[in-house]
Amino acid sequence: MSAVLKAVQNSNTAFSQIPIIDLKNISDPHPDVQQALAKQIRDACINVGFFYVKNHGISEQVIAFALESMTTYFALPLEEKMELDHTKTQNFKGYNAILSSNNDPNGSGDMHEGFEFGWEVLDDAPGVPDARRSDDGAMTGANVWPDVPGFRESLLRYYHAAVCLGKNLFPLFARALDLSPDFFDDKTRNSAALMRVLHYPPQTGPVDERVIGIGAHTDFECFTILWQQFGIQALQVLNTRGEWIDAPPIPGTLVINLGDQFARWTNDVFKSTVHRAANRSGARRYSIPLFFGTDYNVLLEPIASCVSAERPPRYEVVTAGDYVKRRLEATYGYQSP
Ligand SMILES: O=C(O)CCC(=O)C(=O)O
Ligand SMILES: [Fe+2]
Repeated sequence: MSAVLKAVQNSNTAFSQIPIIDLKNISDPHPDVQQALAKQIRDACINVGFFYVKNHGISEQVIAFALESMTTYFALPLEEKMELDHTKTQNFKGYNAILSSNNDPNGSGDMHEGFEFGWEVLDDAPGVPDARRSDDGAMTGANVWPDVPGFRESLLRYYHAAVCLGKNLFPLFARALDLSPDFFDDKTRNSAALMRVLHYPPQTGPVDERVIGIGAHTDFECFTILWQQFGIQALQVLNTRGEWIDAPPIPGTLVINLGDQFARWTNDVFKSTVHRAANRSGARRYSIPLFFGTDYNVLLEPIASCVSAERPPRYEVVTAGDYVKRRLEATYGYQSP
């Protein structure tokens, strides 16, 4: 039996808190350092599906500019935001209004508004030219931007910083699965990462449990890098005892949570854990999830170390792009143009 599957046998998924992993040594090439980090990541992925990272490398200034821009944007009149409504654009890019998404199939709509975009070169920081940008298959589609000074730049700056963090995490996930650290390199060249900025208006007084900030759901991609506003407890994570565990914002950290692409790819060894958020604080809440997937043309075939006679493959094999598109259509209840 693989070491990964042995770790699954000894797992404990009735967690009562979410681990914090310090990435300060992430660039230290010593194999012992990398193995120690990978071990922490393996435990978190098998037992919880969520962890915080500190020393994650995204500067407070980059976060502050992004927050300022999104606050300005969401304060615009609804008609102006609706000009870029996602039903008018390609593949879910643009604005989604309050109650236009429904993440929990038993819910009646999510009490948040958002703005979504994907990979794009930032003019003064071109990043790595990506020859395969045209190869996004089902998910091809350019970004759209509102006419808010600095919005595009500050959000793309955050985006590229978060994509850089995501790329640095893949070798650790690979080690955690007993794979070569470069296993994901040729599958993550395209940065198939969608970023969303979210605004949750406060919900006070009696609340309809079917209409909370974001209903109970799992994410679609490999993992999500989530910044959440300090001082407001809203996010909760479901353990296997059926208890909702708070995931409060912790200054200096980001939340990393695994999504369904990883669950499929690892035959459920990595947990894609159900979570939800409700803003009962009385103040506006903002958050920034960046959903980091593999290139959209990658087939999500079960990884060998996660399959055994006792644990046969659990999922049909699909491409990452088709899978994400299907899930987005279910969330937004429509077929994109
Ligand atoms: O806003 C949050 O804290 C959670 C957002 C989330 O779960 C999502 O967008 O998938
Ligand atoms: Fe989520």
